[in-house]
Amino acid sequence: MNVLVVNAGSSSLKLSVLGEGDEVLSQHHVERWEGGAVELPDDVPEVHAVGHRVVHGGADLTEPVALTDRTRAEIERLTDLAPLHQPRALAGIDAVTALLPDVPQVACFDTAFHATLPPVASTYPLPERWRRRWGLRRYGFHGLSHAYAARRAVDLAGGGSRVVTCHLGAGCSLAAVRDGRSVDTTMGFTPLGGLVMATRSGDLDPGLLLWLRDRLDPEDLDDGLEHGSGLAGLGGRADLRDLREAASGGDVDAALAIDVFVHRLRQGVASMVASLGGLDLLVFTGGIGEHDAAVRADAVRGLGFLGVELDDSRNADLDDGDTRISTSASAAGVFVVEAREDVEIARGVRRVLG
Ligand SMILES: Nc1ncnc2c1ncn2[C@@H]1O[C@H](COP(=O)(O)OP(=O)(O)O)[C@@H](O)[C@H]1O
Ligand SMILES: CC(=O)OP(=O)(O)O
Ligand SMILES: [Mg+2]
Repeated sequence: MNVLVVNAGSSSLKLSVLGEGDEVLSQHHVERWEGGAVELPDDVPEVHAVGHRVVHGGADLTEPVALTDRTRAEIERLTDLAPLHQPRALAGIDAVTALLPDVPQVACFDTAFHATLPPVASTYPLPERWRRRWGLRRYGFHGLSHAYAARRAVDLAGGGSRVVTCHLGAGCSLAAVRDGRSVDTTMGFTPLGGLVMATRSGDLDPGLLLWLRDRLDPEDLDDGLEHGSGLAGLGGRADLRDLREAASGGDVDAALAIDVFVHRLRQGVASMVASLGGLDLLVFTGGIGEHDAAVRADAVRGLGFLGVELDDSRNADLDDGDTRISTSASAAGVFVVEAREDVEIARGVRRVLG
């Protein structure tokens, strides 16, 4: 079965066709994607099924589902919980429906992997009546990437029960994975929480939001938190490559942006380790996780108290492919794994369609 995978992220659109054994038959990436209509390239091989990455599945969509008018409507209803992402997934679904009306489609959810969070990790200390009325809870995101990266690292290491996965792309999140199940994560009710991201703030003091609420129009507050914060808010550039270049030219704001990013990352990893009661494997994935050796080195250097130790030359010169970057003396294995949400999605499609 050839599966077309549509991964509409906040900064990129990734289309791939996976054949038997997840062989990549075709690939088409749009970086710095602004959203809008999704166009399929003309040279796509024959496709028997389509899988979409959908960021929010809410409380009910915790497994991949066949797309029907009803499941599409459920996805659309969750738009206000992921306003940056959900419309992009819907654009992908609608484009495929128009172009390949007879091909079955399946939606796979970023939230699904985190459906196993224990109440202690998913419950917000908010009034009971609010939680009951709106189902307020930590959902967590990037689950397709975390699930794949954790499994891949365990395969490469030949075992490991307590795994922390770092998905560092445009959106960034961490997951604490025990025996293949997510038990904690940094993102929350929406993909705005947790780590510092390209343009999103991550966690803030809620009192700061109340203070801003009294001074800004609601649209400006939304826009500032979603599009004007994070690396862009600190260093004027959303892309870490641009920040590195500016910082090396002496731009102190760009340098501080990177330092704040790494500081929060290191804190976040330690908090995931605390949720797991220890660490067997630490995994980096996503555009930053895969390509920025200094982020990995700086984050891990600050975690020396956990006994984690990088092999500097392995970290600096990654051969092609997924690899271990820790020393043999390191208390936990550290790995870099290519983000393959497409493989995880194709797996979900095959499971649903048999
Ligand atoms: N060579 C690189 N060095 C440092 N950062 C990089 C590099 N390549 C990509 N990135 C970072 O990765 C981000 C994109 O990550 P990616 O996972 O591809 O995005 P998305 O979250 O849209 O899937 C970019 O915004 C940039 O900050
Ligand atoms: C959930 C999320 O933040 O996704 P992305 O990294 O694609 O923006
Ligand atoms: Mg991504």
